[in-house]
Amino acid sequence: MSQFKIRGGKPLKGDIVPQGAKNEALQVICATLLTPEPVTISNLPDIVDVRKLIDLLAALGVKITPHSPNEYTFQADTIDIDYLYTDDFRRRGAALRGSVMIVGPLLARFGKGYIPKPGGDKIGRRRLDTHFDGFIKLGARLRGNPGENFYGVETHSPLQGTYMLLEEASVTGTANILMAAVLARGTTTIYHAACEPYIQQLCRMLNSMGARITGIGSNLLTIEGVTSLHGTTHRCLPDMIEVGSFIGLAAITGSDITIRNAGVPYLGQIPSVFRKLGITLHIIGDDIHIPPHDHYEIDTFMDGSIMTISDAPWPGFTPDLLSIVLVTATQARGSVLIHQKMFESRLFFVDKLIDMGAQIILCDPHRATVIGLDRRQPLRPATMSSPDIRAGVSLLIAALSADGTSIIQNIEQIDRGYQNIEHRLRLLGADIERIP
Ligand SMILES: CC(=O)N[C@H]1[C@@H](OP(=O)(O)OP(=O)(O)OC[C@H]2O[C@@H](n3ccc(=O)[nH]c3=O)[C@H](O)[C@@H]2O)O[C@H](CO)[C@@H](O)[C@@H]1O
Ligand SMILES: C=C(OP(=O)(O)O)C(=O)O
Repeated sequence: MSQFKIRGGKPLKGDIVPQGAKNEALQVICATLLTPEPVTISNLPDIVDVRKLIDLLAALGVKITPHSPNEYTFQADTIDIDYLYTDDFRRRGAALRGSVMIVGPLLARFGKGYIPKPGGDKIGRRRLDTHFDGFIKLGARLRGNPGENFYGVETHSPLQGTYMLLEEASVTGTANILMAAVLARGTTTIYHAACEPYIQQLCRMLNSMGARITGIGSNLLTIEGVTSLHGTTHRCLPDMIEVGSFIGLAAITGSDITIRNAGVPYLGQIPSVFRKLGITLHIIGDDIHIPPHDHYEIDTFMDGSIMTISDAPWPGFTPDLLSIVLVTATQARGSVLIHQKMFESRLFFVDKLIDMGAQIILCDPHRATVIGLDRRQPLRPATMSSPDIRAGVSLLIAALSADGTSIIQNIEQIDRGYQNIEHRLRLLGADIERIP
């Protein structure tokens, strides 16, 4: 397993461009299964999870033409549906979370979709009930063997549009059901749908393929089924989680960084949450300039009580940035309660920050209080292992702020979601190297 060796404690300077969005890429790549015609997608991040999903589609028989590491054409005109019954499929499908979204398109087009229990971050329970409840409402029957962690749906007649109220606004669940419903007969209404920008992007791409989806951007989606979809071209948005990661990195290291082409209209609460930590952000067109911060002071609520930052489904604050907000707060002035409502195992990495000298009380699996050090005491360098993608980047940010040499192990977690991160950070002046 590879490691990062980081000599931290020095400010960085320069411009950085966020990669294409990981979670959008995983959705729109799966959507290419809905048509036999070519679909070209650009601004795909060149990250491990995207490469694994592309390999999975190739194994299913999709013709894949790379134009660059970030642009591919997919043509799903000769799908080998029997591949779903192979051990190779079970192995590849289980390797990432995004693979679950092949089920909806395959069910809609070929009448069957299977998936082994998908991988992704081990950050707590990650149920698939919403996905399968939706497929069943569209007329599919449950198949597979949950005892073997292999789930499936099949139908012998075309899916039938219907009304459904989702139990929770699951992101991948909404994407999956949507991709099944576009080829169903009649009208499907999905209420309590996830509505984050990447779902909106998926809807726009599907409409450009001939689907008829309205209500985009809201939690009430209406889908008039069509009999077939055609090819299209699509460009992924900038990755908002990377944008947030770079804001936190800039503030804690006292750096002068401009995030170019940040996709500002699609960032939702992200700028305001970092401003609550006392961070100055200059938004200039689509760029975000973070000037060097000697200090930054966490706000209180209006009544003077301690700030809480918590996650919620969009348009709430994304859970994927709470670990980064937490690490950034360790060098702020003031205190904040971080409340991770969605996932129950995402905050345990704070032990490593405590070892580095951060003042944090882990109240319970969902909540941690950070008492900012206000740079009176820099974080100490450490050797640590990356437990999940966002905790991994948080540790990387902590290491870049710590005076001295830190080692981060298990960086495969970081590679799942951040494209060539050490090279891009070195261009900002970071002292970071990958050790095999
Ligand atoms: C590949 C991909 O796109 N992954 C993202 C996707 O995962 P994913 O689609 O797997 O996450 P879900 O939206 O299904 O749910 C995340 C967790 O939150 C819980 N939950 C969900 C909705 C809700 O209203 N209340 C609630 O408690 C679910 O039970 C689950 O435990 O969305 C998550 C939530 O933004 C992100 O962290 C993941 O990065
Ligand atoms: C939780 C995440 O990813 P995944 O859903 O792919 O595990 C994430 O991107 O923070």
